[in-house]
Amino acid sequence: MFVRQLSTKAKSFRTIPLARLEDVGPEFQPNPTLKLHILNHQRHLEYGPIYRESVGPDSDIVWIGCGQMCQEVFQQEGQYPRNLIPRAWTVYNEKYGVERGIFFKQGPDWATWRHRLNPIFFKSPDRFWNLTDHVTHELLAGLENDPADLEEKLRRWAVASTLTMIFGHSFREYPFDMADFSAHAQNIFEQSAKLQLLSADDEAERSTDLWQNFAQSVTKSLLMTNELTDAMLQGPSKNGLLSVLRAQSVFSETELSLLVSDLVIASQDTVSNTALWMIHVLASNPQVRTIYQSERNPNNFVKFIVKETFRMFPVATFLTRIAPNEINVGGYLLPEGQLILMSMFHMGRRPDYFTDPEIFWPNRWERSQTGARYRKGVDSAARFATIPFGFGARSCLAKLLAEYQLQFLAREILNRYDLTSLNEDVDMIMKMTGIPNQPISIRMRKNSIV
Ligand code: HEM
Repeated sequence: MFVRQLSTKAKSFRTIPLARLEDVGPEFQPNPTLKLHILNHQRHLEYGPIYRESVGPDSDIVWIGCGQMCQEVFQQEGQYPRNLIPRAWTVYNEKYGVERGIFFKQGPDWATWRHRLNPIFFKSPDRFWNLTDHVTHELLAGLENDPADLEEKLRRWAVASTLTMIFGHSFREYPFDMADFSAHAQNIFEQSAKLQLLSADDEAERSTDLWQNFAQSVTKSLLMTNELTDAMLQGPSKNGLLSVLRAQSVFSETELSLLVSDLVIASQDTVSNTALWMIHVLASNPQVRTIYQSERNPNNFVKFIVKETFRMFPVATFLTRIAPNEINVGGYLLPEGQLILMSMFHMGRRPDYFTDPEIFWPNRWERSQTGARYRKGVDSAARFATIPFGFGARSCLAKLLAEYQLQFLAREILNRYDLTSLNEDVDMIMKMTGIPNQPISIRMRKNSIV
C-alpha cells in the first residue's frame, strides 16, 4: 500500500535530467574515463543531484550526488544487494568456467558466505589485525632507506599484510614471489580499466592481445594464491584467519582458495592507493604533524586523518547498486535492474556538506563541544557523502582491518618521521580506482626527537 502510494506520486524515469554526451569538452579528450570524476562533478553542478546518461539505445546510468538519495538507495537495496562487477571479470569466469568467491556471489549463496565471515571480520577484529604491524614496520624501514617507487612498495605492503592476516607469519616460509604476484594483480586493474572502454565480450571472443594480457594475469594470480593456500593447508596454522576458518570447518578447501584470492585482490589497490594519498597529504601538510603532537587525543586525530583522506580522495570513487525492483529515489521511479552510481568524489567536495572542501582539515571530523551529532565544518546532511567502504549488508568485509592498517601506518609516520612532498599539482585520475596523476615523491627523515 505504502509503495503503491509512493508510485502514484513519483515522477517518471524519463523526467530525470538527461546529460548530453556532446557536453564532454576538449579538456576530457582523448580518454574521458581518466577524468570521469571531474566530468561527473561538473554534471552534478549543471544538472543537479540526480541525472541520467545514455550508454546504449535502451540503457541509461543514473548518477546520484546527494547523501539523502544515497540513503534512499541503500534503504531499498533488498535482501541480497547487488553492485556492479567489471564485465571483463565475469566474462573471464564464464569463458574459462572458473568459480570465484564472495565478490561474484549473489543471492542466498552470497548471504551464506557473509553470514560465516561477518562475525570474524566485525565481532572479533583484534585477533589478526595486529599481525600486520610488523609488515608496516618493514615498509617504513625500506622507505627510510629509499623512498623511491612508493607506489610499488605500497602495493607489496598491501598484499603482504593481507596474506599475513590470513596465514599468520608462516606464509613467509613458502617461496611466494610477492613482486610477480603484485605485478599481475596490478595488471588486472590496468587492463580491466582499458577493457571498460570496449566490449569485454567482443575482446574475449576475438582473443585480442588486450584480452590475453588481462586473462593471463588473472590466471597467474589465481594459480599463485591457490598454490599458496594449498601449501598453507598442509602445515599447521597457528594464527591468522585461516586457522579460525579451519577450526570452524564451514568452508571447503576449494572455497578457502577462492576466498584468499578475493581478499588479496580486493585489498591491493584499495589499501595501497589510500595509503599513497595519505602519505601525499601528510607530506604536503607538515602542520598536521605539529597538531598531532599537541593533540590531547592523538588516536582520534589519526582517525580523522584517515577519514579526511577518504573524503578528498575516495579510491572507490563511485559506489554502485543495481535496483532489485522498482524503487523511488529523490521522488523519481527507477526501474528494476537500473544501474545506479553514487558520486563519492563529488559529494566529498560539496561546499554545502563540507566547509572549505578543497582544504585538508582532519579536525573537521571532531565532534562539537555541545555534544550534538554535528561536527566542525561537516553538515549533518553529509552523513552518506563519505562512506568509503560502502554501506549495508554488501559493504566492505574488511573495513575494520583496512582502517586499522591505515591508522597504524599514519601513527607510525607521525611518531617517527618528517615527510616533505616533492610533487606539485597532484590531481586524481581514474584507473578503476582513484589514483594520483603522477608518481608520488617524498623526502623522509627520521624525526630527531624520537
Ligand atoms: C582502503 C581500503 C578499502 C576500501 C576503500 C574498500 C572499499 C570497498 C567497497 C566500496 C566495497 C563495495 C561496497 C558496497 O558496494 O557497498 C568493498 C567490498 C569488499 N571488500 Fe573492500 N575496501 C578496502 C579494503 C579491503 C580489504 C583489505 C579487503 C580484504 C582483506 C577487502 C575485502 C572486500 C570484500 C571481500 C568485498 C566484497 C564484499 C561483498 O561483496 O559482500 N576490502 N570494499
